[in-house]
Amino acid sequence: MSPGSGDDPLVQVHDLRKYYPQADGVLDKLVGESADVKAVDGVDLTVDRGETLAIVGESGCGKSTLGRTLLNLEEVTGGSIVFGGDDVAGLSDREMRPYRRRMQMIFQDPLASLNPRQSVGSILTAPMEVHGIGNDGADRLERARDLLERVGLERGHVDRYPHQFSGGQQQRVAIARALTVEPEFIVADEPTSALDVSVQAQILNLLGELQEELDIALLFITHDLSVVRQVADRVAVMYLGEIVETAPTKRLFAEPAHPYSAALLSAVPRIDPETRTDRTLLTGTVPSPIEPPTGCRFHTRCPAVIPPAEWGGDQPAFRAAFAFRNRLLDGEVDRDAAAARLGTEDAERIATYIIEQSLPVDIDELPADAAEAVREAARLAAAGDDDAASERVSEAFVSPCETDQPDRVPAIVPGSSAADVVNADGGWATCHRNDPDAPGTATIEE
Ligand SMILES: Nc1ncnc2c1ncn2[C@@H]1O[C@H](COP(=O)(O)OP(=O)(O)OP(=O)(O)O)[C@@H](O)[C@H]1O
Repeated sequence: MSPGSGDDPLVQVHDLRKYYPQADGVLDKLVGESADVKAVDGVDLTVDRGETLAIVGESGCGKSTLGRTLLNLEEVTGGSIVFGGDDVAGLSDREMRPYRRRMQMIFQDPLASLNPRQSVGSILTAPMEVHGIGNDGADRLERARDLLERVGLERGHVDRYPHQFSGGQQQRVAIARALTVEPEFIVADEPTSALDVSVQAQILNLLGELQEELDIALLFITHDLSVVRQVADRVAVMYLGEIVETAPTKRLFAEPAHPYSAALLSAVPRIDPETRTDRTLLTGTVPSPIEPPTGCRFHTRCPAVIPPAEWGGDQPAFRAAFAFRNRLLDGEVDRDAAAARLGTEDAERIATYIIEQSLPVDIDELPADAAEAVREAARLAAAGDDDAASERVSEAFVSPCETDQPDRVPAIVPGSSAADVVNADGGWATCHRNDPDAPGTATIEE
């Protein structure tokens, strides 16, 4: 049985949601509307016994919230968390008690997670006491000494206090504390990102050794993809509260199926120049998790956004027109700034400037009707009518990625035909390009 095969699931999450009420939502509450931050929004995930699953994604995409919610440390908004066969979503602290021992968390900042007034001996024996591990105090202290040795510290360190250790040693203590209750599942949230680079590798090695030796399932949260390659059996890529792709680590790095995964990976330095691909710069701002985009949430920034069937040009031209549209819709086109910059109120010159600044290609590269729509929208914007300009581009440039929600389908890696790879490695992606039945995919040219 291979890790991540789904044959031996320890944790199974279905349609998990965690929404936070918006911080400045007082007005919304008064008018009876809720504007929640959809930090985790419909996540399906399985973690097998003994596997390391990495969760990756840009800052703010919901990784930490997912980790905390999975452990029921946050009140779940919706969905289920089946742990060892039981649904634990929504259980009270008391009801969670028998499960707590089986699941642990390791945080980014070890010092903040260790009580500075407690000796390491107390830090390590307290959870054992709570969960009735060990015969008596002496036995628990002996176990604490064993654990310190196991994580690469010294037995005598039980008498020390957290501040007497380096950052890497503190993280070792935090790992030892997680191990005191002999957990089956550990969520490690950026456990090395606060450490010196030289120490990071040691902590990663330690986690890997322990995980293998103790057959622990590890959910490893990180924004650092180079770390992922070292530790993870599988990867789940997260964007705006959703998982957009899961894949065995090796395949993800070789052939990501989702354009967002590909863009993230293209930013990772490669040692082997043969495999180096052009870096895809992600343009556009990350949309708000309060009102995420319709359809595929990544469509506003996607380099592979699909043109509609009637599009008369190629995909790069559509992508450029679509980027122009999104800049207008996001309010990034500022005609007053353009006028000030040019030192003129001449509408035609302002419109030309807006096109130069906001359309990533030369306007002549667009099909004639698209170029006309861009010109008209730019003129409307130059005249100060942003609403009409937005309306013009909204009707002119529509992608199926925006109108249709992509299904979760087996990952099809570029260059393979759908039939060859039907769920060959258990990975999946939510991208219309992966779905032979999706609307608009007929227009894809590779
Ligand atoms: N307690 C909270 N109250 C309100 N909003 C929150 C809370 N915790 C997180 N959020 C919001 O939820 C979204 C996801 O945040 P989260 O910290 O889970 O992302 P992340 O991917 O872990 O980011 P980072 O890598 O920066 O920690 C963000 O928009 C964040 O502002």
